[in-house]
Amino acid sequence: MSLSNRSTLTQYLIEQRRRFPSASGDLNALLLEVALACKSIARSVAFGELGGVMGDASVDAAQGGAVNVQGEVQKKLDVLSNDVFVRMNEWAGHLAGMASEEMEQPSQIPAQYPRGKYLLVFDPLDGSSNIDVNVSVGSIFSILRAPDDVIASGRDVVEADFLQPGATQVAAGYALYGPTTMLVLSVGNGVAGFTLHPNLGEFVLTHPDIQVPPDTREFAINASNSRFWEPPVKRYVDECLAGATGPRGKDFNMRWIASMVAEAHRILMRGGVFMYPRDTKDPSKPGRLRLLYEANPIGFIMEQAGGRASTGRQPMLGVVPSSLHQRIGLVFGSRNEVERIERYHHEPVKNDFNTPLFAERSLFRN
Ligand SMILES: O=P(O)(O)OC[C@H]1O[C@](O)(COP(=O)(O)O)[C@@H](O)[C@@H]1O
Ligand SMILES: [Mg+2]
Ligand SMILES: [Mg+2]
Repeated sequence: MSLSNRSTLTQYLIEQRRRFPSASGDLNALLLEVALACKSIARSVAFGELGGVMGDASVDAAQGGAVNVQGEVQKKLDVLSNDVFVRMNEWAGHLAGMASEEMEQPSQIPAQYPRGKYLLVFDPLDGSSNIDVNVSVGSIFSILRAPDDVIASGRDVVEADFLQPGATQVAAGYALYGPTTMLVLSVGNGVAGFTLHPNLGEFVLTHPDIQVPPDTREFAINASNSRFWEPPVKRYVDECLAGATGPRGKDFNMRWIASMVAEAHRILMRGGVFMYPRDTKDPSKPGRLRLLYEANPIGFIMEQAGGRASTGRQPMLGVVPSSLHQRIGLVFGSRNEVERIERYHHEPVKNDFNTPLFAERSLFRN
C-alpha cells in the first residue's frame, strides 16, 4: 500500500503541535511512547496461544490465580500489558507518574529517570474476558497534566494528584487489537484514527476527523442485568425493543461485544449508544466501569467526535473523581440518544408505557 498521500502518526502529531508553537514537544513524545507500547501489546495479542500469553495469570501453583485491586482475576495479558505500559513510558522524562486498572497505587517514576509534567492513566487491556476466545480487545489511555507542585518539586505522586475531572484531559485515546490494529486519539482538536501498517510497523492516518452520527438505530447493553436496571434505563431499552410499533416509531438493532473499547470504536465509525448504567446488582459498586481509565478517556473521545458521554444523570467529563479506581454508570455515543437517556433520568418515572399490551411484548420485563 502506498503511503504517498497519507500521514504517519508522527507527522500528524507534529502538524497538531505546529498550531501551538510554545509547546515543548513532550506531549508528542509521550504519545509516541504510548503508541509504541500499544504496538508491542498488539504483537503479543497477535501471537495468542503461540506466544504463551493466554489464560489466567498465576502468582504460583500453590496460591492460584492473581487478583487485581478490583477483585477481578487477572489474565496473563492484563499483567503483561500493564508491564509494557509502565516500562515503555517511565524512562523518557515526560511523566510525573502513572496509574492503572492493574495497580492498586500510583506507579512512581524510578529514581534513575527524569520526571516530567504529565500523568498517564490507563486500562492496559480492556475486554479481558475476550482474550481467550480471540475477540477484539484494546488498551485505553488518558493523559492529564500533573499538579503544579508536582512539576515544580518532582515529588512522588499520590492518588489525589490523579483526581481531576475528565474535562481537564490533555489527550486521550485507545488502541484496538482487532482484525487490524488501530490507534484512535484526540489531543483536544477532534479525533483521528490510525491503522497499523503491518509491514512498516507505523500507525498511518486512515480516519481523519471522525464524527459520531447524532442519531442511531443501534444500542449496546448487557441485557442479562435487566432486572437490576433503574426505571429510566428500562424505559429506554423497552422503547427500543418495541421498535416501529412503539413510541420510537422505528426498529433498533442490538450489539454486545463485552469489550467496551470495541463498542466505542463501532460507535465512532457508524453511531450507536453504549450503556453500562448504574444498577442495583451490587450496591457497593455504583456501576461496572471505571471513571479514570475507562469512562473519562472514552468520554473525551466521544465528545471530541461530536458524540456525548454521561453518567445518565450528568456529563461524564464534569464528574470530580473521588478515588483512583472509582466505578461509575456510563452512557455514551450518538448525541441525541444519550440526551434522551439523560432526559429519562430527570423525568418522573412514567407508567403509561407499562401497559399490559407492552408487558406481553417486552423481552426484559421483570
Ligand atoms: O461481563 P460484562 O457485563 O459483559 O462486562 C463487559 C465489560 O467489562 C469490561 O471488559 C471491563 O474492562 P476490563 O476487561 O478492563 O476489566 C468492558 O470492556 C466491558 O464493557
Ligand atoms: Mg476495561
Ligand atoms: Mg482492563
